[in-house]
Amino acid sequence: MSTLAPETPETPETPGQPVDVGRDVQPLEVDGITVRFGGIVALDDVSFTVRPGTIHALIGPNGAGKSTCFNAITGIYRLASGTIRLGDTDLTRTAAHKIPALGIGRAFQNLALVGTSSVLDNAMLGRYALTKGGFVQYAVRAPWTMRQERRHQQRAAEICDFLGLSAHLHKPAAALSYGDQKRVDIARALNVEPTVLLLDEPAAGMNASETAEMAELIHQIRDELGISILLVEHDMGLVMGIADRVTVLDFGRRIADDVPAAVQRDPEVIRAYLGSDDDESGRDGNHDEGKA
Ligand SMILES: Nc1ncnc2c1ncn2[C@@H]1O[C@H](COP(=O)(O)OP(=O)(O)OP(=O)(O)O)[C@@H](O)[C@H]1O
Repeated sequence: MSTLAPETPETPETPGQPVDVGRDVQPLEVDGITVRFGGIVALDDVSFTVRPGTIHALIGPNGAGKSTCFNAITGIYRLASGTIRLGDTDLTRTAAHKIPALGIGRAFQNLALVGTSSVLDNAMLGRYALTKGGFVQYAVRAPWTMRQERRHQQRAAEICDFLGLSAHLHKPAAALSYGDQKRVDIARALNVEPTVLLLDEPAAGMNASETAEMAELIHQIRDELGISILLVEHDMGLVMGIADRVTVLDFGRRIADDVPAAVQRDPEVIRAYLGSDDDESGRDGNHDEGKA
């Protein structure tokens, strides 16, 4: 894995702390959001703020509302109430297809890759939100579109290099190991040039050493690129090891929002994860989260 300069100048950083990379990284503010599916309240008046340069984990038992929250932030689901802002921009008033270009990148648990396309072409998928010019300019190969394409390809290759993928650039994505395919999906998300990166279960399906490498990569993305991270992850060892702050959901409600050590001690969080004898929800705990 090599170093990658952010697109703007970097300033000194304090490892493990929010970093200032000299560009305008704004808070992502989720403010009192409610999402309903018919009679199901998937999110009930949920609020939290991802502060610039932090790794913020969003955790909770199965069905707690984590994916719904990601889909609300990326404009896929409509809110019944509440707002989501990136700095001064109200994302809830922005069409879903315009949200990546505002600086929100998203890597998926079920990788959003085209297996037959090269690693570089998959990474380039993230850059189309930043590409100017329409079908006609590209069809006639206008010189400025060709220059733009080269510039984007160069930057996409740099991002792949940063993620340790330079040896695989021209291979079909499907030919890579699962761990490397995860990196390609993160490369696609980083090619949006986000200020906030949403990571959906990046360690799912990984063994302990792959998970440790993923933790290091998440740190590097935050520390070297100054990108804030919103992380959904069931691996509590990973979450408690790298998160600056943790928001806990249960049945669509926020039950905790604090630093990892405080969340781990919180009785309501412990109850949500372990269940209790008087739990009449019918949920049999959740309990693929114990991986540590
Ligand atoms: N498109 C949908 N239509 C109807 N109900 C939905 C839809 N998406 C989510 N839900 C419901 O909303 C609730 C929250 O689901 P969500 O997928 O957000 O939970 P989660 O915390 O991501 O769970 P997991 O950890 O299992 O992925 C659940 O009751 C789920 O069944």
